[in-house]
Amino acid sequence: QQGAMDELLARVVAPVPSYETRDKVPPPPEADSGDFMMFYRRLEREHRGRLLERLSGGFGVDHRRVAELCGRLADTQSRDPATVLQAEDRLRYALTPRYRQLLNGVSRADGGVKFLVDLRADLLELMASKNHEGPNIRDLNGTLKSMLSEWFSVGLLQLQRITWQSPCEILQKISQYEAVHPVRNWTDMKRRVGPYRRCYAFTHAAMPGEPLVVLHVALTEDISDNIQSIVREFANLDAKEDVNQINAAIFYSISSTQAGLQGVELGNYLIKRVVRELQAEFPHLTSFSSLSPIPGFSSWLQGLLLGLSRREARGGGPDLLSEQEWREVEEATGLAPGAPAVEELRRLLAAGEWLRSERLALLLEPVLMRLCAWYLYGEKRRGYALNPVANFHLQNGATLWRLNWRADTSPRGVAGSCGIMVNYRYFLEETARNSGLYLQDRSIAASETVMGLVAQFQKNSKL
Ligand SMILES: CC(C)(COP(=O)(O)OP(=O)(O)O)[C@@H](O)C(=O)NCCC(N)=O
Repeated sequence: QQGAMDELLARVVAPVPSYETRDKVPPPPEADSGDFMMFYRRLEREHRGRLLERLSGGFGVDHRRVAELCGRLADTQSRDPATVLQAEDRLRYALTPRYRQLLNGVSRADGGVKFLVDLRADLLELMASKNHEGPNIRDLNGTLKSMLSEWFSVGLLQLQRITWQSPCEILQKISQYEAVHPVRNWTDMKRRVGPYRRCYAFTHAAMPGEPLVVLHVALTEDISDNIQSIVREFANLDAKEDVNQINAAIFYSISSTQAGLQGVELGNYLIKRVVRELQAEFPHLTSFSSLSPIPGFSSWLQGLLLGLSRREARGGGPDLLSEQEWREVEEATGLAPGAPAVEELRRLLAAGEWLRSERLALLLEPVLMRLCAWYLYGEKRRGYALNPVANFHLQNGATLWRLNWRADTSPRGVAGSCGIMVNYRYFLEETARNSGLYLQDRSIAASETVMGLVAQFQKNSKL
């Protein structure tokens, strides 16, 4: 296996031509790209990792050559600009990894771009699995990501509106790729593209018939605060859209379909492109917002309460709720005074039954809403929002605009985020600025309502 791998790589990864002959040497034979693709496809998963390590380790940059050229460039600093530029160009050429030619050759082969997208997905999986030598694989990923970013730049993508008249195979893929609110059946799919709905996808000529990222939009009178009203049975699939009923566009689901394009920012571009499309169709449309799930809130809260009950056991008062609120929890749950209320609350929330009890729901609404506001606004991972969906929309320049109680009362919604959903609002004239502030200073644009909830959390807890 090892031998075959080395033999193949040595054969298909052409040596880098010398700087002087770089424009005179014909490109490597197409057969080499084909052989590489065929060999790679036949490998099992773990052997693919080995091949990628050998490719990135043995066929990358000639570091000794680079060091030598760096020395030479240092010597020419005082020389004329032409000499400096020439020395820099030699260095630039030496910094191009040897495997780049192979990747270029593959991209020109039939199905080659899709092959490279899937190969990067394997790379990302290998990197996530942490069982590889670090730097070379990361370098290969960096090279491949920059090539893919150029090929999939927004100017080369086609925006496709998906309708009930779209080919079955596209509709089937759209329903299969839907990662946020699963499509249950054809009626469901028909509603997604029916009246007061829009569905758009980006496609690329190199990957025909493959929706790269899909955005589902609801056209509503005002900004939605509940998902069931969007994805539930629609009264009349043949209703004619009444433009006067449409003042807002609600992005209620977005999914990228190619793991290998992670980091290429397609979702952000699609949202901006669809906004322009909708403004053209509905010139008076002014409100653009998501209605987003909050995956991870429930488990974050469970962890917090677990930490609390340990602290409480050690006498450290449970400060997420006020004394008054804890007492109400005890009363509402018929808990014997002095019994561990935190444990009881954890159990209640995990069971998901509490939303059915009016009294508990009323009692827990202010508590859970301020905890959720803090989870979205205050909890960070490497300085950015911990919640991945928040991070995505905030990177796009959206504003953390409104938390909605009882927004998703499905079992999944209650279990995942206590039934709460959030609107990330796209104030079009502010997105560029917000995005810059978020990416540079990690500062989150949030509405006064949300900041009010955050302030309530901070008042109640000395966390
Ligand atoms: C939210 C999505 C569409 C963002 O994709 P994209 O804009 O390409 O970002 P990235 O993957 O380039 O970082 C993507 O992360 C995704 O499909 N997430 C799972 C479904 C979801 N909406 O959370």
